[in-house]
Amino acid sequence: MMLRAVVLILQDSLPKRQDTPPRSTVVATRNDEPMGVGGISQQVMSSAKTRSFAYLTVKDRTPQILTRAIDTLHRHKSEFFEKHGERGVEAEKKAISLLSKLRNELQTDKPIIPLVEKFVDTDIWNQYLEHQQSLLNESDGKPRWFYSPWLFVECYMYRRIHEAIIQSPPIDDFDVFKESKDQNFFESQESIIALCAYLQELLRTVEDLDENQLKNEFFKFLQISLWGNKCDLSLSGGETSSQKTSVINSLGDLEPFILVNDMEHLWSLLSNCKKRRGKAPVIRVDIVLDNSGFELVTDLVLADFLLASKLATEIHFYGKTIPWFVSDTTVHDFNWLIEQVKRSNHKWVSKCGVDWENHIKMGRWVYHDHMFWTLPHEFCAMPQVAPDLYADLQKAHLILFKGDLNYRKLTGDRKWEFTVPFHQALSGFHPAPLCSIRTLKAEIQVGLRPGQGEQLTASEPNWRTQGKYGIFQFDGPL
Ligand SMILES: O=P(O)(O)OC[C@H]1O[C@](O)(CO)[C@@H](O)[C@@H]1O
Ligand SMILES: [Mn+2]
Repeated sequence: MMLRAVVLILQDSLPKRQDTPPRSTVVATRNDEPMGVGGISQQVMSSAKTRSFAYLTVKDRTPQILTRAIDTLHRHKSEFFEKHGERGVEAEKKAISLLSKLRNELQTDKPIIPLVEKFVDTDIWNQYLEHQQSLLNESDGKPRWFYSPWLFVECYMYRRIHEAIIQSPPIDDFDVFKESKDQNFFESQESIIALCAYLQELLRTVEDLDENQLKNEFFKFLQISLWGNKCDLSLSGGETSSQKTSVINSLGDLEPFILVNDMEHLWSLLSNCKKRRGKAPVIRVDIVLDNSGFELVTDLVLADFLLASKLATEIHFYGKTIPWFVSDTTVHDFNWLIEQVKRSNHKWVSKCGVDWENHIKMGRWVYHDHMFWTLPHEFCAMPQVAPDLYADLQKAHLILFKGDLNYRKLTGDRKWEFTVPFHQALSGFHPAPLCSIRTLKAEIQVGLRPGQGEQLTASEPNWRTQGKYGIFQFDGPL
């Protein structure tokens, strides 16, 4: 009875809406932003439509993530006390109250307010917010949670979580998602053992493989990394989403679910680089990482294979500077995971850890941080917003973008037709040949064959949002 009353109050406080919300044009059309090559200005995804995946994410999944973050802080209370005494407990209370306020703003569709705490990216965020506001044509128009571009709102929420934490010293370096990321790693042990054992076995004979065998192995590691992307924690509202069965044995069964498969392009590109290596000794592959835990292991295994097969000589990784979309990799996660792998009591797993640490020491693996990855901007804005990062990416022979969020930022999260070429949807973002490796967890998808998307919609209405399908989508000269 009591619970029902609470639910009713909550529902009442939610904005009432129809399928087409009253603020008709809202912020979905951004005529001042880069257009597609055909001169088409595309609408961006927003949560204004009640049946959209974006709406359900903002309404259900994000409050759930905030509630979990609050709960995590609660559970660490005694740890904060042991570490910092009373000040730690006070800080925990403050962080919780800031997060509760944030949850309330979201659930009651309050205006999106500027960030207040000084941090490296605060001004850029607030400028972006002003820009969103300038796009509203109503006189009192303020961007709101349910009427703003979905990509912006979601990124903003994670940035506000970070603000709540940095406003609460001495616990200002606490990662509210760390526990769930670590849990994902521990729960995926069996799969991790199988992967590491497979890699180590292969490394012993890799020199003797002929072209075809090498290509087959390359395709296997790519697919392992693709399906590793199923394991993100933001889609499951922060609930555990680990890999309990061995992916290697399922690759054949999963192949029909790859909707765009440009693996051949990746092979041509890298094997040609390898053949020409006399001329340019460095072959650099950049990996824009997504989730920590099992997915990160699949990416590191791929990176190790690229070096061993000489398809690359240097791998550059890019992670997030702050906790992001629950499971995304920060430098702490990256180092923690390699340390755990090294300490494993399984001999092939620990051998991987030792090798990986060595790659880092020797400069064959390089980890980069850049705040751009946790800004709300789509990637075509990178040359203006983060020219240094763009210049860095230009040095790569190939850039692999892992995961769904990166795909949304590559394509601007716009409502492109399914058949629009990927090159066009990138809206001028071409730092180097690039490939998105992503399982579909958001409504956007481009570069499909005519009728392919419609057919899937007819047979499986949710094909775009459940992580069941995947793509290797390449753009660039070969
Ligand atoms: O970890 P990934 O693959 O980037 O997925 C992030 C998830 O977050 C979302 O933005 C939804 O919250 C989806 O796009 C996707 O489900
Ligand atoms: Mn992620």
